[in-house]
Amino acid sequence: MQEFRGLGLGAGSGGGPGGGGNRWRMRELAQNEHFDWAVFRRALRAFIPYWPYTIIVTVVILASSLGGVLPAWLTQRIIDDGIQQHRMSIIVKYTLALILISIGTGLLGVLQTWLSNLIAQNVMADYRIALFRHLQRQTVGFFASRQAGDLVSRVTNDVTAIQSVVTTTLVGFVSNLLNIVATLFLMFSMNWRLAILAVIVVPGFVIPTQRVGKSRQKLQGQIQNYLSKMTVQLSESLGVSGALLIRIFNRQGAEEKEFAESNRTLRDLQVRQALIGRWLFMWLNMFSSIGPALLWMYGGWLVLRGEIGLGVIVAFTALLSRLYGPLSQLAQLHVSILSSVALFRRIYAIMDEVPEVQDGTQTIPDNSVEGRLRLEHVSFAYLPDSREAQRSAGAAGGSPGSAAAKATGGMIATAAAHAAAGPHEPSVRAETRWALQDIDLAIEPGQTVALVGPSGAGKTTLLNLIPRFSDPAAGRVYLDGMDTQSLTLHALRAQMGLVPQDPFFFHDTVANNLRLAKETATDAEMEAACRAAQIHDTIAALPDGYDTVVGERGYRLSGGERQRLAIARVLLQGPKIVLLDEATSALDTVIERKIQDALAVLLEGRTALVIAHRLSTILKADKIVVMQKGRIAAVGTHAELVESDPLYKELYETQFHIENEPHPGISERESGHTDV
Ligand SMILES: Nc1ncnc2c1ncn2[C@@H]1O[C@H](COP(=O)(O)OP(=O)(O)OP(=O)(O)O)[C@@H](O)[C@H]1O
Repeated sequence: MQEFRGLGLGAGSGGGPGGGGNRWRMRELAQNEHFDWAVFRRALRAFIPYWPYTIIVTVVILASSLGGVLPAWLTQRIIDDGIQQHRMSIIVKYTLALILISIGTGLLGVLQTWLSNLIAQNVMADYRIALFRHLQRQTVGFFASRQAGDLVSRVTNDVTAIQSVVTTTLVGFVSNLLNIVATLFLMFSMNWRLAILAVIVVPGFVIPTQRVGKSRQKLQGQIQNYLSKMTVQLSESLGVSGALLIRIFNRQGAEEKEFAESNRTLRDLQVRQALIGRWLFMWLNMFSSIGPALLWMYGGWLVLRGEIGLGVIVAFTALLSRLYGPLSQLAQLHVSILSSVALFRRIYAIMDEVPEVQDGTQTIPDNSVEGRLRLEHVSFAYLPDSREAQRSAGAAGGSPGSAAAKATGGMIATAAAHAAAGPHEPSVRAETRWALQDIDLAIEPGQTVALVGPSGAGKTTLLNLIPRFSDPAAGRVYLDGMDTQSLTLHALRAQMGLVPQDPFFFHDTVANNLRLAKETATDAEMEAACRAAQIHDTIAALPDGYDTVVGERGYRLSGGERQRLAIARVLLQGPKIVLLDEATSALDTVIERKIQDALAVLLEGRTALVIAHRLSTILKADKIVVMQKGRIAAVGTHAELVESDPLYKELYETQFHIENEPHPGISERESGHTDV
């Protein structure tokens, strides 16, 4: 079956990494793709650093191709000059040459595999690191607008498929072409009439291979859809949040039914696919016998007429397989080329996205920050259109510098237009939904400012501008009088700690999660921070204490525990500024007390901006900022605002007043999971 290599018959219909699966994935990518020379050229540039290997591989392939046809020629000489002429010395000489050539081509094959893998793995490693580095520079908003699975797939699957680009597309192209040239050269130099006869049979291989290839490709597309549907279902229903949701709504039965249906369809499609492959295999087998049969008939006649020796026919039948296999593979090469283009397009769509937040250059001397924050005429709008464009460009695999780049450029251009026109410009206002408008706010060192307001008022958006998770479309944010956009992101973020509403922890030990804030933290420092955050006793009681793995997203900890661990993490970091999004869940009296104590330590002596949900926090704040529809509606102390601001009074009566009556019935552990 050597001549059918590369036709997708040997590997079956499934596929592990690097096997049939990758090949079919490449075929799927090739659908709806068009050749883009710019992308192809850019992809080839990645191989430039490895040019010495590339040259050696080409020489090795050339030598292998010659080594591949020589045995046929030697066989002819053995038969016609040795056996027919009764010359034993010729037989021995050429037989020894046969053995040496087969050893030589074997060794060349090993060298070729080693070198092509070396090139492929190096290029893959380069792309993986470049993509990961690039993704690290993207903003939080970038990740919010994409599926993590899609990004993971680009860094892993797409990059892994580069292996196929090297082995199937590049090496495959060169080696098949050289094989065909060498074989045809030998055929025509032995006997041109037999050579023409051999070539006449070629369409019988190429046409059905292409036709069947198309239907298998279509089926494979359907199979992939079902496979990804099942993967999504599996990952959603086996994740902690999905598992909880399914159980709460009693969806186990429905989930099982859906899974069983996809499973059945997948089974049927795969059986059909295997059968189509079998039909093609049968056809090719039949045709691969027709070629030699015709050769024997016509060649036999030529031998009888004394025009050629018997050895020529034997050599030709051996050469046939070296012609048909590579020709069929070359006929399918466009699939490999198109899928390579699609693959690199998907990778470049990510690499060409300019990070929304650009790094500044100014650093901050150690311990020099006082913690004064000022927001001047700050406005901000989420840009759904640009994000949508980016997403679809990514899905379609937008070309570098075109779809994806335009989408990103659009985002920046829009933001720049906002900045230039300002939020009050009528033309801009008409099409923009401002999440923040003309915010002026000053926070003195050590002050605590509480942000309050109805849901969607813009509190989180405002908080996110301080560490530059996003940049304002208009206005400026200053830290100690320095424009935050001029500072390096590293220096800026080193000054601030963040406690989000639902803190995240990696699937790692408590200690390692704490060390994210300070890599060099000693056990004593961690314990001190945890004691201050009222969480040490809880950690000490865990099976392995600080070495206990907290589980996916920290689900082994309750909501209250997660908050206090997050507070401990920030305490360990010891920043000048604290950004806090208080949890909304009400807790029992003891735990509420613990959290308040932890917060008191956290806020002591630091500048704090707090999205407040607790009356105690509001009462302790130096200033309360009431937000509504992206604007600051009022500023004052609790006493002032209750008197003067109807919105604040309403919030106080509906939210803080009631929510801060601790719920004796809800324990900390129960309340920790209510956000699912
Ligand atoms: N990633 C996003 N993309 C688009 N719009 C967003 C995004 N995040 C928030 N918004 C919108 O921006 C506005 C302000 O949202 P924000 O989250 O800042 O409000 P909030 O005051 O923090 O609300 P809550 O108290 O409910 O958390 C809302 O209209 C919201 O729908």
